[in-house]
Amino acid sequence: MDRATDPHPYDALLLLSFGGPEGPDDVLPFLENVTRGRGIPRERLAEVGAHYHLFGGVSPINEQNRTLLAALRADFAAHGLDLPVHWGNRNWGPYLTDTLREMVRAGHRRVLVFATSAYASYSGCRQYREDLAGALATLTAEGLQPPRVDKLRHYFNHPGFLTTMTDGVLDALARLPEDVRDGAHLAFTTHSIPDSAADTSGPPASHGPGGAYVAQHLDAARHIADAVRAATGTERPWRLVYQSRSGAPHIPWLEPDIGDHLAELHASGAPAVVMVPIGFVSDHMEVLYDLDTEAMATAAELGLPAVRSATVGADPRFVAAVRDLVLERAATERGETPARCALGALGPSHDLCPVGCCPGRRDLPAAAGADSPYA
Ligand SMILES: CC1=C(CCC(=O)O)c2cc3nc(cc4[nH]c(cc5[nH]c(cc1n2)c(C)c5CCC(=O)O)c(CCC(=O)O)c4C)C(CCC(=O)O)=C3C
Ligand SMILES: [Fe+2]
Repeated sequence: MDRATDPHPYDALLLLSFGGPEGPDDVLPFLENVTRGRGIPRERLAEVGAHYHLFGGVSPINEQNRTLLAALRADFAAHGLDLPVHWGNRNWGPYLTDTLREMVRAGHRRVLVFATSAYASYSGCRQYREDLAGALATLTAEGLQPPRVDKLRHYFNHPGFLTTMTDGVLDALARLPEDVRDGAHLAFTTHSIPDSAADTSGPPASHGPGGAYVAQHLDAARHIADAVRAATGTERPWRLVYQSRSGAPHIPWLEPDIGDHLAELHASGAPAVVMVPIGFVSDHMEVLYDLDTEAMATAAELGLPAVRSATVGADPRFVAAVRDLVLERAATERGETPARCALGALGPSHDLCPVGCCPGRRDLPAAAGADSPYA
Protein backbone atom coordinates (compact mmCIF):
# COMPACT_ATOMS: atom_id res chain seq x y z
CA MET A 1 0.00 0.00 0.00
CA ASP A 2 1.12 3.55 -0.73
CA ARG A 3 2.73 4.91 2.42
CA ALA A 4 0.85 8.17 1.85
CA THR A 5 -2.51 6.43 2.33
CA ASP A 6 -1.58 3.61 4.70
CA PRO A 7 -3.46 3.83 8.03
CA HIS A 8 -1.79 0.68 9.39
CA PRO A 9 -1.60 -0.11 12.37
CA TYR A 10 -4.85 1.82 12.93
CA ASP A 11 -8.18 0.34 11.92
CA ALA A 12 -10.45 3.26 12.89
CA LEU A 13 -10.50 6.96 13.75
CA LEU A 14 -12.64 8.25 16.61
CA LEU A 15 -13.84 11.88 16.55
CA LEU A 16 -14.14 12.72 20.25
CA SER A 17 -15.99 15.85 21.30
CA PHE A 18 -17.80 17.71 24.06
CA GLY A 19 -21.43 17.16 23.06
CA GLY A 20 -24.30 19.59 23.54
CA PRO A 21 -28.07 19.70 24.11
CA GLU A 22 -30.38 19.28 21.12
CA GLY A 23 -33.60 20.65 22.64
CA PRO A 24 -34.93 22.53 25.72
CA ASP A 25 -35.39 19.34 27.76
CA ASP A 26 -31.76 18.38 27.22
CA VAL A 27 -30.28 21.56 28.70
CA LEU A 28 -30.39 20.76 32.42
CA PRO A 29 -29.29 17.10 32.15
CA PHE A 30 -26.49 18.20 29.80
CA LEU A 31 -25.27 20.82 32.28
CA GLU A 32 -25.45 18.24 35.07
CA ASN A 33 -23.25 15.94 32.99
CA VAL A 34 -20.73 18.72 32.34
CA THR A 35 -20.46 19.94 35.90
CA ARG A 36 -20.75 16.70 37.90
CA GLY A 37 -18.27 16.96 40.78
CA ARG A 38 -16.70 20.21 39.54
CA GLY A 39 -18.00 22.74 42.06
CA ILE A 40 -19.63 25.18 39.64
CA PRO A 41 -21.93 27.61 41.53
CA ARG A 42 -25.69 27.09 40.96
CA GLU A 43 -26.15 30.67 39.72
CA ARG A 44 -23.56 30.08 37.00
CA LEU A 45 -25.48 26.96 35.88
CA ALA A 46 -28.78 28.87 35.65
CA GLU A 47 -27.00 31.63 33.72
CA VAL A 48 -25.42 29.21 31.25
CA GLY A 49 -28.73 27.33 30.86
CA ALA A 50 -30.33 30.63 29.85
CA HIS A 51 -27.71 31.03 27.08
CA TYR A 52 -28.76 27.68 25.60
CA HIS A 53 -32.48 28.53 25.93
CA LEU A 54 -31.88 31.73 23.92
CA PHE A 55 -31.10 29.36 21.05
CA GLY A 56 -34.10 27.06 21.59
CA GLY A 57 -32.13 24.77 23.91
CA VAL A 58 -29.99 23.63 21.00
CA SER A 59 -26.21 23.83 20.91
CA PRO A 60 -24.88 23.85 17.36
CA ILE A 61 -21.95 21.64 18.37
CA ASN A 62 -23.49 18.25 17.50
CA GLU A 63 -24.60 19.36 14.05
CA GLN A 64 -21.12 20.77 13.47
CA ASN A 65 -19.59 17.46 14.45
CA ARG A 66 -21.95 15.60 12.10
CA THR A 67 -20.74 17.91 9.33
CA LEU A 68 -17.10 17.36 10.31
CA LEU A 69 -17.63 13.59 10.44
CA ALA A 70 -19.11 13.60 6.93
CA ALA A 71 -16.30 15.83 5.67
CA LEU A 72 -13.63 13.55 7.16
CA ARG A 73 -15.21 10.47 5.58
CA ALA A 74 -15.48 12.20 2.19
CA ASP A 75 -11.91 13.49 2.36
CA PHE A 76 -10.51 10.07 3.36
CA ALA A 77 -12.45 8.37 0.56
CA ALA A 78 -11.34 10.96 -2.01
CA HIS A 79 -7.70 10.41 -1.01
CA GLY A 80 -7.73 6.63 -0.90
CA LEU A 81 -7.42 6.50 2.88
CA ASP A 82 -9.37 3.44 3.95
CA LEU A 83 -10.12 4.20 7.60
CA PRO A 84 -13.63 4.22 9.09
CA VAL A 85 -14.49 7.29 11.19
CA HIS A 86 -16.77 7.16 14.25
CA TRP A 87 -17.99 9.88 16.62
CA GLY A 88 -18.58 9.97 20.37
CA ASN A 89 -18.98 12.68 23.05
CA ARG A 90 -18.11 13.33 26.68
CA ASN A 91 -21.33 15.01 27.79
CA TRP A 92 -24.15 14.08 25.41
CA GLY A 93 -25.20 11.45 22.91
CA PRO A 94 -23.73 9.77 21.00
CA TYR A 95 -21.82 8.97 24.19
CA LEU A 96 -18.20 7.88 23.91
CA THR A 97 -18.78 4.56 25.70
CA ASP A 98 -21.60 3.58 23.32
CA THR A 99 -19.54 4.51 20.27
CA LEU A 100 -16.50 2.61 21.51
CA ARG A 101 -18.66 -0.45 22.26
CA GLU A 102 -19.98 -0.40 18.69
CA MET A 103 -16.44 -0.04 17.40
CA VAL A 104 -15.27 -3.07 19.39
CA ARG A 105 -18.25 -5.09 18.18
CA ALA A 106 -17.36 -4.09 14.61
CA GLY A 107 -13.93 -5.61 15.23
CA HIS A 108 -11.78 -2.51 15.69
CA ARG A 109 -8.66 -3.22 17.75
CA ARG A 110 -6.46 -0.18 17.28
CA VAL A 111 -8.21 3.18 17.44
CA LEU A 112 -6.74 6.63 16.84
CA VAL A 113 -8.53 9.52 18.58
CA PHE A 114 -9.02 13.04 17.22
CA ALA A 115 -10.41 15.31 19.98
CA THR A 116 -12.01 18.63 19.07
CA SER A 117 -9.62 20.56 21.25
CA ALA A 118 -6.37 21.82 19.76
CA TYR A 119 -4.36 22.68 22.89
CA ALA A 120 -2.94 21.15 26.04
CA SER A 121 -4.99 21.50 29.25
CA TYR A 122 -6.86 19.29 31.66
CA SER A 123 -10.25 20.08 30.02
CA GLY A 124 -8.95 19.85 26.46
CA CYS A 125 -6.64 16.85 26.78
CA ARG A 126 -6.36 14.78 29.95
CA GLN A 127 -10.09 14.87 30.67
CA TYR A 128 -10.68 13.26 27.26
CA ARG A 129 -8.03 10.68 28.14
CA GLU A 130 -9.87 10.02 31.42
CA ASP A 131 -13.12 9.66 29.46
CA LEU A 132 -11.41 7.09 27.24
CA ALA A 133 -10.10 5.16 30.25
CA GLY A 134 -13.59 5.20 31.79
CA ALA A 135 -15.13 3.88 28.58
CA LEU A 136 -12.47 1.15 28.29
CA ALA A 137 -13.10 0.14 31.91
CA THR A 138 -16.84 -0.14 31.22
CA LEU A 139 -16.27 -2.29 28.14
CA THR A 140 -13.85 -4.49 30.07
CA ALA A 141 -16.44 -4.93 32.83
CA GLU A 142 -18.93 -5.96 30.15
CA GLY A 143 -16.58 -8.75 29.10
CA LEU A 144 -15.41 -7.09 25.88
CA GLN A 145 -11.75 -6.87 24.96
CA PRO A 146 -10.82 -3.16 25.03
CA PRO A 147 -9.12 -1.81 21.89
CA ARG A 148 -5.80 0.02 22.09
CA VAL A 149 -6.39 3.77 21.81
CA ASP A 150 -3.91 6.51 20.87
CA LYS A 151 -4.60 10.24 20.65
CA LEU A 152 -3.39 12.63 17.93
CA ARG A 153 -0.86 15.24 18.98
CA HIS A 154 -2.05 18.81 19.65
CA TYR A 155 -2.75 20.51 16.35
CA PHE A 156 -2.89 24.23 17.27
CA ASN A 157 0.26 24.79 15.19
CA HIS A 158 -0.55 22.56 12.22
CA PRO A 159 -0.51 24.65 9.01
CA GLY A 160 -4.04 23.46 8.15
CA PHE A 161 -5.30 25.04 11.37
CA LEU A 162 -3.21 28.23 11.39
CA THR A 163 -3.56 29.14 7.70
CA THR A 164 -7.31 28.63 7.83
CA MET A 165 -7.53 30.85 10.92
CA THR A 166 -5.34 33.48 9.25
CA ASP A 167 -7.60 33.60 6.19
CA GLY A 168 -10.55 33.98 8.54
CA VAL A 169 -8.93 37.05 10.08
CA LEU A 170 -8.29 38.54 6.61
CA ASP A 171 -11.97 37.97 5.71
CA ALA A 172 -13.06 39.55 8.99
CA LEU A 173 -10.87 42.61 8.40
CA ALA A 174 -12.51 43.04 4.99
CA ARG A 175 -15.89 43.21 6.76
CA LEU A 176 -14.81 46.20 8.86
CA PRO A 177 -15.46 49.72 7.55
CA GLU A 178 -12.47 50.78 5.47
CA ASP A 179 -11.60 53.81 7.60
CA VAL A 180 -10.99 51.67 10.73
CA ARG A 181 -9.54 48.56 9.06
CA ASP A 182 -5.86 49.47 9.23
CA GLY A 183 -6.05 50.49 12.87
CA ALA A 184 -8.01 47.43 13.99
CA HIS A 185 -6.60 45.48 16.93
CA LEU A 186 -6.64 41.67 17.02
CA ALA A 187 -8.10 40.10 20.17
CA PHE A 188 -7.24 36.39 20.19
CA THR A 189 -9.69 34.72 22.52
CA THR A 190 -9.84 31.34 24.21
CA HIS A 191 -11.56 29.59 27.11
CA SER A 192 -10.42 30.87 30.48
CA ILE A 193 -9.33 28.10 32.84
CA PRO A 194 -8.19 28.29 36.48
CA ASP A 195 -4.67 29.72 36.81
CA SER A 196 -3.72 26.50 38.60
CA ALA A 197 -4.87 24.41 35.61
CA ALA A 198 -2.96 26.63 33.18
CA ASP A 199 0.22 26.51 35.27
CA THR A 200 0.24 22.70 35.27
CA SER A 201 -0.85 22.24 31.63
CA GLY A 202 1.36 20.24 29.31
CA PRO A 203 4.32 18.00 30.20
CA PRO A 204 5.92 18.64 33.63
CA ALA A 205 8.87 20.32 31.86
CA SER A 206 6.57 23.08 30.60
CA HIS A 207 4.84 23.64 33.95
CA GLY A 208 5.17 27.18 35.32
CA PRO A 209 3.17 30.41 34.93
CA GLY A 210 0.57 29.77 32.20
CA GLY A 211 2.05 26.38 31.30
CA ALA A 212 1.73 24.86 27.86
CA TYR A 213 -1.87 26.17 27.55
CA VAL A 214 -0.84 29.83 27.45
CA ALA A 215 2.45 29.16 25.61
CA GLN A 216 0.66 27.28 22.79
CA HIS A 217 -2.02 29.97 22.43
CA LEU A 218 0.61 32.72 22.34
CA ASP A 219 2.58 30.82 19.71
CA ALA A 220 -0.50 30.37 17.52
CA ALA A 221 -1.62 33.99 18.00
CA ARG A 222 1.82 35.37 17.20
CA HIS A 223 1.99 33.27 14.06
CA ILE A 224 -1.42 34.45 12.85
CA ALA A 225 -0.68 38.10 13.69
CA ASP A 226 2.59 37.87 11.72
CA ALA A 227 0.86 36.21 8.76
CA VAL A 228 -1.87 38.88 8.75
CA ARG A 229 0.80 41.59 8.78
CA ALA A 230 2.63 39.90 5.90
CA ALA A 231 -0.62 39.70 3.90
CA THR A 232 -1.85 43.26 4.58
CA GLY A 233 1.39 45.18 5.05
CA THR A 234 -0.06 46.62 8.26
CA GLU A 235 1.22 46.01 11.78
CA ARG A 236 -1.72 45.55 14.16
CA PRO A 237 -1.52 45.37 17.95
CA TRP A 238 -2.73 42.03 19.30
CA ARG A 239 -3.37 40.38 22.64
CA LEU A 240 -4.43 36.98 23.99
CA VAL A 241 -7.61 37.35 26.09
CA TYR A 242 -10.07 34.97 27.75
CA GLN A 243 -13.77 34.22 27.87
CA SER A 244 -16.41 31.90 29.35
CA ARG A 245 -15.07 31.96 32.92
CA SER A 246 -17.01 29.86 35.38
CA GLY A 247 -16.02 28.73 38.87
CA ALA A 248 -16.17 30.71 42.12
CA PRO A 249 -15.04 34.37 42.02
CA HIS A 250 -12.33 33.89 44.68
CA ILE A 251 -10.48 31.34 42.54
CA PRO A 252 -8.14 33.02 40.03
CA TRP A 253 -8.77 32.21 36.34
CA LEU A 254 -6.84 33.44 33.29
CA GLU A 255 -7.45 37.13 32.51
CA PRO A 256 -8.16 39.62 31.01
CA ASP A 257 -11.74 38.78 30.10
CA ILE A 258 -12.74 39.70 26.56
CA GLY A 259 -15.37 42.17 27.86
CA ASP A 260 -12.84 44.05 29.98
CA HIS A 261 -10.38 44.00 27.11
CA LEU A 262 -12.94 45.58 24.75
CA ALA A 263 -13.58 48.36 27.28
CA GLU A 264 -9.84 48.92 27.62
CA LEU A 265 -9.36 49.02 23.85
CA HIS A 266 -12.14 51.57 23.52
CA ALA A 267 -10.73 53.70 26.35
CA SER A 268 -7.29 53.68 24.75
CA GLY A 269 -8.70 54.94 21.45
CA ALA A 270 -8.52 51.73 19.38
CA PRO A 271 -10.68 52.31 16.27
CA ALA A 272 -11.89 48.69 15.84
CA VAL A 273 -11.28 45.08 16.86
CA VAL A 274 -11.29 41.64 15.28
CA MET A 275 -12.13 38.92 17.80
CA VAL A 276 -10.27 35.77 16.79
CA PRO A 277 -11.68 32.63 18.52
CA ILE A 278 -8.33 30.88 18.45
CA GLY A 279 -9.21 28.46 21.26
CA PHE A 280 -12.16 26.81 19.50
CA VAL A 281 -12.53 24.65 16.41
CA SER A 282 -16.22 25.30 15.62
CA ASP A 283 -18.94 27.91 16.17
CA HIS A 284 -20.43 26.19 19.23
CA MET A 285 -22.16 27.93 22.12
CA GLU A 286 -19.03 29.51 23.62
CA VAL A 287 -18.60 31.31 20.30
CA LEU A 288 -22.27 31.92 19.49
CA TYR A 289 -23.22 33.26 22.90
CA ASP A 290 -20.06 34.45 24.66
CA LEU A 291 -18.62 36.18 21.59
CA ASP A 292 -21.35 36.79 19.00
CA THR A 293 -24.01 37.73 21.55
CA GLU A 294 -22.37 39.00 24.72
CA ALA A 295 -19.04 40.43 23.52
CA MET A 296 -20.67 41.93 20.41
CA ALA A 297 -23.26 43.67 22.64
CA THR A 298 -20.44 45.04 24.81
CA ALA A 299 -18.64 46.37 21.73
CA ALA A 300 -21.87 47.94 20.42
CA GLU A 301 -22.52 49.65 23.77
CA LEU A 302 -18.99 51.03 23.71
CA GLY A 303 -19.38 52.14 20.09
CA LEU A 304 -16.34 50.01 19.15
CA PRO A 305 -16.60 48.51 15.65
CA ALA A 306 -16.09 44.75 16.06
CA VAL A 307 -16.16 41.63 13.92
CA ARG A 308 -15.56 38.00 14.82
CA SER A 309 -13.42 35.83 12.56
CA ALA A 310 -14.35 32.27 11.59
CA THR A 311 -13.43 29.05 13.36
CA VAL A 312 -12.01 26.23 11.21
CA GLY A 313 -15.18 24.09 11.43
CA ALA A 314 -15.19 21.63 8.52
CA ASP A 315 -12.97 23.76 6.26
CA PRO A 316 -11.32 21.43 3.71
CA ARG A 317 -7.86 22.61 4.81
CA PHE A 318 -8.57 21.63 8.40
CA VAL A 319 -10.03 18.30 7.33
CA ALA A 320 -6.91 17.66 5.24
CA ALA A 321 -4.81 18.54 8.31
CA VAL A 322 -6.54 15.76 10.27
CA ARG A 323 -5.75 13.32 7.45
CA ASP A 324 -2.13 14.48 7.50
CA LEU A 325 -1.92 13.97 11.27
CA VAL A 326 -3.49 10.51 11.01
CA LEU A 327 -1.01 9.40 8.34
CA GLU A 328 1.89 10.95 10.23
CA ARG A 329 1.00 9.08 13.41
CA ALA A 330 0.38 5.82 11.58
CA ALA A 331 3.82 6.06 9.97
CA THR A 332 5.41 6.87 13.33
CA GLU A 333 3.73 3.84 14.93
CA ARG A 334 5.13 1.70 12.10
CA GLY A 335 8.62 2.85 13.07
CA GLU A 336 9.07 5.34 10.23
CA THR A 337 10.09 8.99 10.66
CA PRO A 338 7.51 11.01 8.73
CA ALA A 339 7.63 14.80 8.28
CA ARG A 340 5.79 16.49 11.17
CA CYS A 341 4.14 19.66 9.92
CA ALA A 342 4.13 22.60 12.35
CA LEU A 343 4.31 26.39 12.11
CA GLY A 344 5.23 28.83 14.87
CA ALA A 345 8.14 28.50 17.26
CA LEU A 346 7.18 25.56 19.48
CA GLY A 347 7.48 22.74 16.97
CA PRO A 348 5.29 19.64 16.77
CA SER A 349 3.84 18.51 20.08
CA HIS A 350 4.48 15.08 21.65
CA ASP A 351 2.57 12.03 20.39
CA LEU A 352 2.28 10.46 23.82
CA CYS A 353 1.38 12.58 26.85
CA PRO A 354 4.09 11.94 29.47
CA VAL A 355 3.38 11.08 33.10
CA GLY A 356 2.19 14.21 34.92
CA CYS A 357 0.89 15.94 31.76
CA CYS A 358 -2.10 18.26 32.49
CA PRO A 359 -2.92 16.72 35.89
CA GLY A 360 -6.49 16.87 37.21
CA ARG A 361 -7.63 17.54 40.73
CA ARG A 362 -8.11 13.83 41.26
CA ASP A 363 -5.73 11.12 40.14
CA LEU A 364 -8.01 9.24 37.73
CA PRO A 365 -6.77 6.64 35.22
CA ALA A 366 -6.17 8.14 31.78
CA ALA A 367 -5.76 6.21 28.51
CA ALA A 368 -3.60 7.14 25.50
CA GLY A 369 -0.63 8.43 27.50
CA ALA A 370 2.56 7.15 29.11
CA ASP A 371 0.63 6.47 32.32
CA SER A 372 -2.19 4.58 30.61
CA PRO A 373 -3.25 1.35 32.32
CA TYR A 374 -4.29 0.18 28.83
CA ALA A 375 -1.05 -0.20 26.87
C1 LIG B 1 -10.47 24.72 27.83
C2 LIG B 1 -11.94 24.53 27.57
C3 LIG B 1 -12.54 24.36 26.32
C4 LIG B 1 -11.88 24.43 24.97
C5 LIG B 1 -11.37 23.13 24.52
C6 LIG B 1 -12.47 22.18 24.12
O1 LIG B 1 -13.19 22.49 23.17
O2 LIG B 1 -12.61 21.13 24.76
C7 LIG B 1 -13.94 24.19 26.57
C8 LIG B 1 -14.90 23.94 25.56
C9 LIG B 1 -16.28 23.85 25.74
N1 LIG B 1 -16.98 24.09 26.89
C10 LIG B 1 -18.31 23.89 26.63
C11 LIG B 1 -19.37 24.01 27.57
C12 LIG B 1 -19.17 24.18 28.93
N2 LIG B 1 -17.99 24.28 29.61
C13 LIG B 1 -18.22 24.43 30.98
C14 LIG B 1 -17.26 24.54 31.97
C15 LIG B 1 -15.87 24.61 31.81
N3 LIG B 1 -15.17 24.59 30.61
C16 LIG B 1 -13.81 24.64 30.87
C17 LIG B 1 -12.78 24.63 29.92
C18 LIG B 1 -12.97 24.47 28.55
N4 LIG B 1 -14.17 24.27 27.91
C19 LIG B 1 -13.64 24.70 32.29
C20 LIG B 1 -12.31 24.74 33.02
C21 LIG B 1 -14.91 24.68 32.87
C22 LIG B 1 -15.24 24.69 34.33
C23 LIG B 1 -15.74 23.37 34.79
C24 LIG B 1 -14.82 22.22 34.49
O3 LIG B 1 -13.69 22.21 35.04
O4 LIG B 1 -15.21 21.35 33.72
C25 LIG B 1 -19.64 24.38 31.16
C26 LIG B 1 -20.33 24.46 32.51
C27 LIG B 1 -20.98 25.77 32.71
C28 LIG B 1 -19.97 26.88 32.73
O5 LIG B 1 -19.35 27.02 33.78
O6 LIG B 1 -19.80 27.54 31.72
C29 LIG B 1 -20.23 24.26 29.90
C30 LIG B 1 -21.72 24.21 29.57
C31 LIG B 1 -18.47 23.50 25.26
C32 LIG B 1 -19.80 23.14 24.57
C33 LIG B 1 -20.38 24.32 23.90
C34 LIG B 1 -21.70 24.00 23.28
O7 LIG B 1 -22.57 23.40 23.92
O8 LIG B 1 -21.88 24.38 22.11
C35 LIG B 1 -17.22 23.47 24.72
C36 LIG B 1 -16.84 23.10 23.30
FE1 LIG C 1 -16.06 24.52 28.70
